[in-house]
Amino acid sequence: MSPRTLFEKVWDAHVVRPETDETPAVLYIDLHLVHEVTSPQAFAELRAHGLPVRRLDRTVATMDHSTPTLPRQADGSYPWADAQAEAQVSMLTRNCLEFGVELHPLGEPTQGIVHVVGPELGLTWPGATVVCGDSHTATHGAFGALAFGIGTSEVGHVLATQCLLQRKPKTLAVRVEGALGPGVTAKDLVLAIIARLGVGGGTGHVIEYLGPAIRALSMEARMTLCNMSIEAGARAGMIAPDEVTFAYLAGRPRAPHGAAWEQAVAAWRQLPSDAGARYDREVTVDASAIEPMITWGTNPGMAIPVTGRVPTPEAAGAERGAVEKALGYMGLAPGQPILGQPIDVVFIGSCTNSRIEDLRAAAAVLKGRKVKVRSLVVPGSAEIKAQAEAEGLDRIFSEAGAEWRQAGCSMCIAMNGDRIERGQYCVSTSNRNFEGRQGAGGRTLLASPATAAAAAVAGAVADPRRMGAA
Ligand SMILES: CC(C)[C@H](C(=O)O)[C@@H](O)C(=O)O
Ligand code: SF4
Repeated sequence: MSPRTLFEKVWDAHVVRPETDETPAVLYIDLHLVHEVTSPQAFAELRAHGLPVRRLDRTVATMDHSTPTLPRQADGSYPWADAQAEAQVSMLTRNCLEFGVELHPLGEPTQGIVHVVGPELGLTWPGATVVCGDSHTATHGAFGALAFGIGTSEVGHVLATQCLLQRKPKTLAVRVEGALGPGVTAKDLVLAIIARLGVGGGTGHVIEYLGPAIRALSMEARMTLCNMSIEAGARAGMIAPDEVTFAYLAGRPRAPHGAAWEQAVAAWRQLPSDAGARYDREVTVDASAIEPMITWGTNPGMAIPVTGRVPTPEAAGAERGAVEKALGYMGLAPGQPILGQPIDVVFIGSCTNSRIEDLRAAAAVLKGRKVKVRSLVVPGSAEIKAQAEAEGLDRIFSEAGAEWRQAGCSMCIAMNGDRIERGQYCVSTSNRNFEGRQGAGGRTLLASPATAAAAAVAGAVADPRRMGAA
């Protein structure tokens, strides 16, 4: 057999029926993750057709987008943002009960953002196909899974058949040479990659991240990187499994155990791309040249080093119109340094950067300092919240004047009531800076947890390296 890439190995192992000119391939799905926003219609479809869920053992739900991050009130009720948020969550509860789907609901120690909870429980396995009605499903590719977002009607198909119709994507290798410098993280790397590729640069492709700088990343950092593959337009992002992957998974509740573990690891060791495997495209990035990054505009590709200047429309060539429009929305002056730009809010959280290492990085900057602006720290899962509290990180945040909240998507998408006001600037560790993403008229600057924490302390865009970020 000719050499194959990681993607091709996973794809080939899951094709039930290959694609033809007329029809997409039928792909078998190993893990289907479900949340409250994109599942109601899908369950309604099942009900309308009198169908059960095909594989209950491969379907797992949690609630995250619409869940409040403030604790239960004295009367035991949750402080819902609005009737729709509450209705979505109670609908998921009802659907899971009716169809027998495993649910990790609000209030349970296993609840959290779907892309945080899956890996944490050990549900995400190398070589698996993982889907969810959510674009950031790409996160799970960090394990060497083929993981991608699907639409609501496809959620219905997968619930009913455990299969999905898919055209085979192309492959794009992103080789990251060298090593990241102090204070420079996977978030900075991915912002630099998207700035380079453009928000449409990965369209139709599955990205495989390769090279020494990728091998050096922790599992959590790999998840940050793969999470944002979709923001370059890619179908998915993948990283070949290695000892770091196996060490993360070992002993997790839903990972294989005993003899099954040994067998699984032996199979997973076969997954990395073969020597000589061909990609449709290849790009090389020098990690040592990357600085802490921040976005200045209204898509994740509009990113610059924190020490850089906001672009001018004149220098933007074909992008001139887009740059003008983004500058107008963001209220930034062409050519101004981004460092020192005053801000109003800091959000540390989201499926990009709400894991324990992210919280530790933020705490390292905030320790013994005070925040100058409203700062929200939202762990990605109830388990991370508990771990952070056991480590005393919550005290560091509270003493610095930041708000320590319950797990969920929160201000990443502002569906649960956590939002910024019109015209406000928010340095956010999330993945999308679209107009109004964090609240109507709000302005988002995407950055790493260390950069966000540094901005909280300065009340302005700041360089985390000057505040001791390692
Ligand atoms: C609500 C959901 C469908 C959406 C997504 O698909 O990604 C959300 O999670 C987001 O981040 O924009
Ligand atoms: S944290 Fe943000 S990006 Fe992630 S699933 Fe929730 S809304 Fe989407």
